[in-house]
Amino acid sequence: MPALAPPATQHPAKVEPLRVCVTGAAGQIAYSLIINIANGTVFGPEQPVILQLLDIAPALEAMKGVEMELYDCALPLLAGIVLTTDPLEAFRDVDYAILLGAMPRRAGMLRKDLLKANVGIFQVQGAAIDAVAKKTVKVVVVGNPANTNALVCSHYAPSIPKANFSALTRLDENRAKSMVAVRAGVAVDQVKNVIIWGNHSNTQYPDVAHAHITRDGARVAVEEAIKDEAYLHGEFIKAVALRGAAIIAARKLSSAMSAAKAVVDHVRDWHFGTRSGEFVSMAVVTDAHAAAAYGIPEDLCFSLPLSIKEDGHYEVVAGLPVSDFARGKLDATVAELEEEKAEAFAHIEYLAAVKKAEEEAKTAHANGDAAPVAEVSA
Ligand SMILES: NC(=O)C1=CN([C@@H]2O[C@H](COP(=O)(O)OP(=O)(O)OC[C@H]3O[C@@H](n4cnc5c(N)ncnc54)[C@H](O)[C@@H]3O)[C@@H](O)[C@H]2O)C=CC1
Ligand SMILES: O=C([O-])CC(=O)C(=O)O
Repeated sequence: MPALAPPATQHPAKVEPLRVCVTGAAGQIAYSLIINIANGTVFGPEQPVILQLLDIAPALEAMKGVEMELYDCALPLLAGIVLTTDPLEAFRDVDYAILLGAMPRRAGMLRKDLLKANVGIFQVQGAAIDAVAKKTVKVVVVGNPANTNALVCSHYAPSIPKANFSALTRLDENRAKSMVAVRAGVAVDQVKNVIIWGNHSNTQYPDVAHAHITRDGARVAVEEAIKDEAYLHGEFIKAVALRGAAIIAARKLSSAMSAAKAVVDHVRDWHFGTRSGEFVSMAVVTDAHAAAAYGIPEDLCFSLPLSIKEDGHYEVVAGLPVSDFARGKLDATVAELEEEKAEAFAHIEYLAAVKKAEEEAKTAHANGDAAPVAEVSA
């Protein structure tokens, strides 16, 4: 579908616009997110943006409604809108790709139950990003199971550095910080350096062992402020990990407003960097450095504490002591991610075999041959 004419900017842009793709643009999270990209909350009040919005054909009308509302917001930083159902158009020349478009879970499901339904999307979109996005593009995967989808996406985009792919665990971090703030009786911005390790799933490890609060101007370790190890090693971890399910039980829909806010935080910090001495959690593709720092196998998409420079390059915060308790938690979430990875690539092979069998049957039909019996097992 051709790009729609961009809205006239209200003053000539002094800064080159950033191109930002949002997939699943007609969905729930997008509805809370897109306005924050277009009004300067994510990239700052001087940075124009061109939004490149992707969804599937049945959602095109709804996406057009979102576009109408964007015009109606009269946003001076919005330098253009592309609406499309074609990934090759959506990802063309983008600086950021925010991948929301995927099936959400419903009550009673685990996020990994979405793997078979969603992983193919990230294979296709990885290949499209590889073909047409800027080689410096930064990719944030939100669609679940987010870590494994991000890993798959990176595999199918071999010309883009692996460090440019991430999955969202900032929502878990925000949840954990809020719970600590309530328990310690401080404002949430006084809670720093809570870490989410591993998978955005029930095996994630929300860790306060290196976190602190600021109270009455003094810095206090969270463990010292809360003084309840049983809570911090039990109920707290469970409450953070199961928060998504609690929201689905209450809303009959998965979290969207808080997910959008977490994407805002994730992308803003990736764009502008983190403050000295502070770190944030993002799931990133592990390399030899992560392996050496925390014994995490290479080539998993694993949430880690990162410090991000102003130019967007990040480093894994190394050297944090890992207790026996923490080691057990890290190993459990590694094991789950390894299982998901194996299942994802096996399913992609299965999908390829089905496609090949279908194509052979079509060719045989066109040639007037008897259709071959396709035997493909899942
Ligand atoms: N990582 C995280 O912290 C969180 C992840 N999520 C996940 O984010 C995803 C999106 O959630 P919602 O916006 O609530 O779902 P939604 O169902 O409201 O919207 C999803 C949108 O994606 C579109 N879509 C489906 N396949 C697509 C494709 N191949 N290309 C482009 N668009 C496609 C759908 O048409 C729909 O408009 C879900 O997988 C959900 O589980 C949700 C909350 C937090
Ligand atoms: O729970 C879900 O399915 C949506 C999600 O990932 C979250 O809220 O953390």
